[in-house]
Amino acid sequence: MSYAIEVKNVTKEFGAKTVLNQVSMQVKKGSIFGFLGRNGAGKSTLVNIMTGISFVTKGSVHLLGEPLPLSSAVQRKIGVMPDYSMFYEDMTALQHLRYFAKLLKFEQPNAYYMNLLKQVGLEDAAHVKTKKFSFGMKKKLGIAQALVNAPELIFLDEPTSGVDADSILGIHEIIRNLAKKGTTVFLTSHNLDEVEKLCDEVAIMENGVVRSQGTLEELRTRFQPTLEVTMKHAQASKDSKAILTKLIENHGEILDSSPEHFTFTLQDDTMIPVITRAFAQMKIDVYRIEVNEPSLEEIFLDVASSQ
Ligand SMILES: Nc1ncnc2c1ncn2[C@@H]1O[C@H](COP(=O)(O)OP(=O)(O)OP(=O)(O)O)[C@@H](O)[C@H]1O
Repeated sequence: MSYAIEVKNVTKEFGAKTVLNQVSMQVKKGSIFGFLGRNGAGKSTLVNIMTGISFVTKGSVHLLGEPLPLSSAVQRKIGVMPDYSMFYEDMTALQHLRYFAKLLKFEQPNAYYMNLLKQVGLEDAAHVKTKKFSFGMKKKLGIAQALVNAPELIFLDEPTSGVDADSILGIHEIIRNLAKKGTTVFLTSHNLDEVEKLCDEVAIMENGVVRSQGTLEELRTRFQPTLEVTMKHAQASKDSKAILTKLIENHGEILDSSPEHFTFTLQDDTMIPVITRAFAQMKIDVYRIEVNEPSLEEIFLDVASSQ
């Protein structure tokens, strides 16, 4: 497996304070990776190490196969969304992109930058000085800046916070398209819905430690060992509850019921066909079976509180 990011046993100390404690993490090439954690968990500290702003106390980091500190050749294959306060106020959006492309030795014709501005929905502001930009516009310009060198790996820090709903959809589209083209996206976000929609894998950090890493499916099985099933059916007879209770004995329990539905837990899905067959024998039509999956928010709260 080739990884875009490999963090091995990274510890970061500020004086006597350990902010990252033996952090290990792997990000697959071409994936959208969500990095989560409460305020102060240590996310920025790790991102700052990966983007060359800070250094590890112990451990190692490889980006695109190369150990830190990166050669300038590999550095040029990486895009970082800047802190929005870093813009040159008297430059227009277009001048800004052209300037950064020049710094990265990736100069292109104007049409290239205009296309980037179009992608982030800033084509009408190409000739406007950034001091006139709203917060949301600065975020979009930050994304365009991170993309200016057509990077293989891009770090996006809260790309949609403070951005209007329409633009959020546009930014999500950009992120998906990047991954489709093979770019690895490392996304730090507090918006768990966004991460759930976009990311292939997530890591949850708490107090300087990675508590959990995996696909959403893996996290769901890890944090919800039992399934919660809701079954909607035709009017049930009085005995059906007793029959269901008997069927799921040793497999789960009934949480809720009405004449037209049962909600119950199961250890796994092997009992579901047994239950639907039993209902068919009782001549009760089953209309719908839903296995209720925990949201990323529930998983996150579960992980964060299980210290
Ligand atoms: N230069 C520093 N010196 C001392 N402590 C620091 C320094 N930088 C960060 N910290 C501490 O490290 C911890 C982690 O901070 P960090 O900014 O990495 O968290 P975060 O997860 O990015 O939080 P947020 O979501 O608020 O951005 C905090 O307790 C912070 O006070």
